[in-house]
This record gives sequence, C-alpha cells and structure tokens, in this order.
Amino acid sequence: MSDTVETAARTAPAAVIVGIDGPSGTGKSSTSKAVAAKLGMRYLDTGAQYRAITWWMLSNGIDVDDAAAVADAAGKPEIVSGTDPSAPTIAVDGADASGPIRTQQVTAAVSAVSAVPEVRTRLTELQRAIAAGAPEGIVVEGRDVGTTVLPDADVKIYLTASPEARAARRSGELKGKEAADLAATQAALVKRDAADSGRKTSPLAKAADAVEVDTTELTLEQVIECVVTLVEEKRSA
Ligand SMILES: Nc1ncnc2c1ncn2[C@@H]1O[C@H](COP(=O)(O)OP(=O)(O)OP(=O)(O)O)[C@@H](O)[C@H]1O
Ligand SMILES: Nc1ccn([C@H]2C[C@H](O)[C@@H](COP(=O)(O)O)O2)c(=O)n1
Repeated sequence: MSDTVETAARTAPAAVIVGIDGPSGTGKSSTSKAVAAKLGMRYLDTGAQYRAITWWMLSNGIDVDDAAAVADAAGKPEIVSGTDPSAPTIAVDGADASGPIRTQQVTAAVSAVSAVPEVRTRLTELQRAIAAGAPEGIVVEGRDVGTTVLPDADVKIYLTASPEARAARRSGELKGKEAADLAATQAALVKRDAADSGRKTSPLAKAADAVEVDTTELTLEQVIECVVTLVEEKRSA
C-alpha cells in the first residue's frame, strides 16, 4: 500500500449505520437529514417507501383494506429512493412520487398497507440493500429500523415527544383551516401511532439497545447535536 492510500485508509471515517425510529412528528426526518448532511452520510426515509407503495395501491384501484389483494400486488411497483440528504427522492415506476405520497389520502391508508407482511418483507429487503450499498455510512429513519431492518446498526436512536407537542409541530406545517384544527391533527396522529404499534408484523417499537431521546422540550438543533455527538463517538471508538 502506498503512503497516500495508507493515510487515507487510516483517516477515513468508518461507515457507520444509524437507525432512527419513533412515532410520527417526533422529528425523525428533520433530524436524520441534518445529521446525514453534517456527517457526509447517505439518508433513507423508509416511511416514504411505505407511502409510495400505498400511493401505487390507491392509484391502481387496489382496496387497501383487503390484505390479500395488497399482498398479491406488493411485488409489482418499482420503488427507487434517492439517498442524498440535501435532496432525497422517491420514484414509483419511474415517476416522481414525492408530492402524491404526502396527501391526506395516502396518510390515512398507509398504516393498513404497511401492516401487510408481504409489503414489509419487500421493503425491508430493499432497505437492507440500500444500507449495504452506502460506503459513506447511512442514517435510516422509520418505525422498525432498530428492531427489524438493521438490528446490527451501530447507533440506534428512538425519538419521542408528547402528542401535544407533535400535533403542534404538524399544525405549524399546515395552512389556514387545517392548521386551526389542532385537536383533529392530534387525534389522527394518535390513531396512526396505535395502528403502527399494534400491528403483528414488525410494529413500531424501541429496540432494547436504542438511546431514547424525548424531544418535547428540545429544539430541533439540540436534537441534531445530540445525535451527531452519539454518531461521532461511535465513529471514533
Ligand atoms: N425538536 C423540535 N422542536 C420543534 N419542532 C420540531 C422538532 N423536531 C421536528 N420539528 C418539526 O416538527 C415537524 C415534524 O418533524 P419531522 O417530519 O422531522 O417528524 P417525523 O418524526 O419524521 O414525522 P413522520 O413520521 O410523520 O414523518 C417538522 O415541521 C419539523 O420541523
Ligand atoms: N419503517 C417504517 C416506516 C414507516 N412505516 C409506515 C407507518 C407510518 O405510519 C407510515 C408513514 O411513515 P412516515 O412518513 O409518517 O414516517 O409508514 C412503517 O410501517 N415502517
């Protein structure tokens, strides 16, 4: 090995794999993107993949409450995630799906689709392949990353926040009439958490070895700093 190559090998940061899980509105996406961007890592939003497959089911007339029909179709759409944290992308059968996957219709249907084991098997395989192909390291966010997708992740974080704080954050993103209905936002959020935590296959859960961070009283910057510190400690260990 030449001196230059040897020095590079010694100084290059290890390819750390980070899993960030937690309920809706706890700050997973904002934190994961910022941490990945700061540390030169890739970023994967697994929720966007569940939303993408749900959008495809709805667009193709599949009854999302018919688990057998969803299971039969689970292998059909091609889902491609772009993992640049400053411009993450999601495409279904070659079409940009980043807008359509954020509609209320998709949000209301995604828990039913993501409870179907065939859907989870398909997307878990995809997520593992993406993580394995990231030599820079990757921050993967979702609901079951630490427990199921990447149980050997180097750093596992479980974000929480009170339902009131999460609803207020979500309402802040909405405009006009929607923003006024804080109670409805909170109720929808709590309902989705219950469905995600209560499903049989790979429910939303904190991994035994995850670090829990309650973000209720923290600014986003404080949460990012906390996670960056944990990842840097792991990288230099
Ligand atoms: N610690 C925080 N303090 C205040 N606002 C925050 C904090 N963390 C995130 N937010 C804001 O809350 C909103 C939801 O954050 P984000 O989308 O990152 O959550 P999430 O956990 O990924 O949600 P979901 O699972 O529904 O996608 C965003 O508007 C974000 O800017
Ligand atoms: N690893 C994951 C990620 C997401 N889901 C499901 C459950 C969520 O309600 C939905 C949307 O996720 P969000 O965009 O709100 O992060 O996708 C899951 O089951 N497993």
